[in-house]
Amino acid sequence: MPAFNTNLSRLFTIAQKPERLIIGLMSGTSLDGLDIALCRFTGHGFNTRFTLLEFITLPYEETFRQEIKQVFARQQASLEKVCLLNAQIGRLHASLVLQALNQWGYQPQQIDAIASHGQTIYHAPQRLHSQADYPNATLQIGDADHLAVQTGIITISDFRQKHIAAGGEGAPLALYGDVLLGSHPAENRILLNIGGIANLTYLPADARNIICTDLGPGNTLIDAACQTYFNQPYDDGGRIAFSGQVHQSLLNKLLSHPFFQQPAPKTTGPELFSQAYVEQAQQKVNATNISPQDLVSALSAFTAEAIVRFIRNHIPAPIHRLLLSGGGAKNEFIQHYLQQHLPGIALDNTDSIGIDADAKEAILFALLANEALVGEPITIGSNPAVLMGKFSFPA
Ligand SMILES: Nc1ncnc2c1ncn2[C@@H]1O[C@H](COP(=O)(O)OP(=O)(O)OP(=O)(O)O)[C@@H](O)[C@H]1O
Ligand SMILES: CC(=O)N[C@H]1[C@@H]2OC[C@@H](O2)[C@@H](O)[C@@H]1O[C@H](C)C(=O)O
Repeated sequence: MPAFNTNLSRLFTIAQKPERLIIGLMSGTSLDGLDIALCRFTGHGFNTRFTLLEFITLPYEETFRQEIKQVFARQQASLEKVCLLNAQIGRLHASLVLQALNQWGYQPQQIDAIASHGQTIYHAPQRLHSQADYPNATLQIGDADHLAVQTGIITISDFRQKHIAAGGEGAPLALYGDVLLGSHPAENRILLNIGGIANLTYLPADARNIICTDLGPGNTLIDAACQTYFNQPYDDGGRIAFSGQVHQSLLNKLLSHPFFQQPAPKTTGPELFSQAYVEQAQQKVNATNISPQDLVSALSAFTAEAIVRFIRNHIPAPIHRLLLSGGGAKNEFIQHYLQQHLPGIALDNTDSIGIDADAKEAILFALLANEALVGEPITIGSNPAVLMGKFSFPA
């Protein structure tokens, strides 16, 4: 009998099971915490069926958030800090998974795999770095070997690199989950996720010309203003935005970035839509002295108007339903703005089609891991048709 790595036979066994329990992990650009979704999958590809068994967001401590911010989206950062955080985040995520399992009454041995997104610390598509000799690039840290060793669960991670290797920008990977779980043969739908960054997937009923792209900022700029001026982590319900007036010339300046004219699909991040970007815009239109309330209104209108313009200018067919997800779906100022400026489109959230709006991105990574275990590459227009993710084993 030739020597055989038993990890491979473990994978083989999991792939042959009629159903798989997979934990999806997402830690997004808002740096609010780790989203943990326990899903049961049967099938794969267009035959995927999933049930969300449990979901929790375990918040990061403020000191940890500050640690990440030392390297997050910064052109200059300590390489030592990146190195230490790579191990530290892996270890922290492992302990948060164990905590969630314990809370839910599951043993690690019951789980087939963890799907770990990691923490994006820099996202640099060519459109951002503009260096012709360098490809699209993105970096997620929180090494999955720590997760695998500490939990004893096979962990699949680092999904974005294969997408880039196959010609993409490493995002939005929502495309694959949205097409498999969110399409409907009789409805033109838009799935709109408002996290730190906003993105959408346009799913026409005939499944032709699907579009999946980032749109611009989601909550990151609003959050930063709330933290600076109101000592609040975010604008709960959009209340601060409602209390201010939108400064129209600031809004127009914010919307004047060439990113908004570039063709989709495209990606972005807080590297571009940062506090520095907002301050420069304020200076250019003499709006440095506007009230904090007016600033939050302008930033909320910025997020909403960028979404409205993309839908008006680039979505060809009439939309039956616009389905929201992500933390920004709870911002009523943004919801109200979308409703007012996109008359005739019914607004709802993704819960109405069976996808928990808070858990959606964590479910996406669980689904990508299910594909990595048992799927095959899916062709959706000219998007990369690849299986994504790297395998880490407990031993
Ligand atoms: N009740 C609420 N009212 C308004 N905004 C809210 C509310 N709850 C959450 N949010 C916003 O949602 C954000 C978190 O959203 P989410 O977890 O979807 O982002 P993320 O996964 O970090 O982002 P991304 O996917 O873009 O990287 C918070 O930072 C906050 O701005
Ligand atoms: C590089 C990166 O982490 N991008 C995130 C971010 O958060 C939202 C938006 O920007 C999206 O492009 C992506 O995440 C989701 C899960 C995606 O890939 O679909």
